[in-house]
Amino acid sequence: MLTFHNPDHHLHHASELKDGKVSPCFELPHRADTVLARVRQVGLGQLAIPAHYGKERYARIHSERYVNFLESAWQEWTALGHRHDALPLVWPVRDLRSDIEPEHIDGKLGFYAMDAGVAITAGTWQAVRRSADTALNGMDHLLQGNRSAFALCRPPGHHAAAEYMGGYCYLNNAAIAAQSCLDQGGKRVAILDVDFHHGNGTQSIFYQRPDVLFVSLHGDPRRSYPYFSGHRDETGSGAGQGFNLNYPLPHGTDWGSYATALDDACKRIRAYQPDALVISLGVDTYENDPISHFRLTSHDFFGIGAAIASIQSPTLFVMEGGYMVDEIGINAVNVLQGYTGGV
Ligand SMILES: NCCCNCCCCCC(O)(O)C(F)(F)F
Ligand SMILES: [Zn+2]
Repeated sequence: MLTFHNPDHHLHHASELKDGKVSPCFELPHRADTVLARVRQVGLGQLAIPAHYGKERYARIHSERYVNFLESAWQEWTALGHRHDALPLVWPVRDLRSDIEPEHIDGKLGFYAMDAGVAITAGTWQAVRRSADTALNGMDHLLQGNRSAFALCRPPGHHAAAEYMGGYCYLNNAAIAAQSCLDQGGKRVAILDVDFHHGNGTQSIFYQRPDVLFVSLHGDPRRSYPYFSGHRDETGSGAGQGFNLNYPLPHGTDWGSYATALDDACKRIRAYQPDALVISLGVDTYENDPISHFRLTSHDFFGIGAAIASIQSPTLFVMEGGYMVDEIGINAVNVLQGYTGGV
């Protein structure tokens, strides 16, 4: 399996507002380095640096003004004399207005964010666009007739919606890759999100569309971030009704119950007969993950890969979360080896 990776991810090392304090973001550069080292160590396959893609590719999923905001935010922030990370301080919640884009950067930061887990730094724009390029090149690799690819994306993407960032995510790498498949002749794409946290951004982007089936297994939002999406009754709307499937699972979920949900999800995806399958691969479902609450063992990740292989579609794995940095490489690559062993 070919791995695309993005060395520019080191340009993004942000802070986050967590538990009432501004602290170094859990989404550390070392995460991607550890996964890459494991890919090399097991000899998973060739490595490649992605080609550069234009902003118009990101704007197939995100609004043009949001993409332009990501590109210009740091410059607008430092024009005020700031040298530290940019963080939002006010959001258009409930009956506050969001039909008018503020001109001041403080207003824009909240207008384009769902939470304070998305600081903007000097290198953020370059890092996030190269992360999206990684997923785009992975999808191109599939469209050239290959069965699978691994897009080692950092920063992650599945919390980012058309016009907002959140939860360490800025551009939705998996959604951008799925759209690229459809733009190049694909009729149906399935996205399976196995990160512990619900992919609210991916759900939002495709919620009214039947050409992308979104399926997610995640911590029950009544007790798990992002708290405000991911319930079972969110099944799509309009033409997209029935093309959104959520499997919220309780804290303490182990392989037994996880595998039951995963098997059902894979059956639904097989029935959809996608031209391509995109996996939002978060491994924060790991029992020792510091910010999550499932109890999968490293061995269980082989089973996730084998279940995905049973769908028998060309498959792009897109890296999302996972914070137990020592084991993140083992767990992510176990999924990939479970897949290649199962195909
Ligand atoms: N007490 C809970 C604090 C939660 N803080 C934010 C968690 C963000 C999770 C991000 C992720 O793992 O879903 C991604 F894949 F996007 F990286
Ligand atoms: Zn996560």
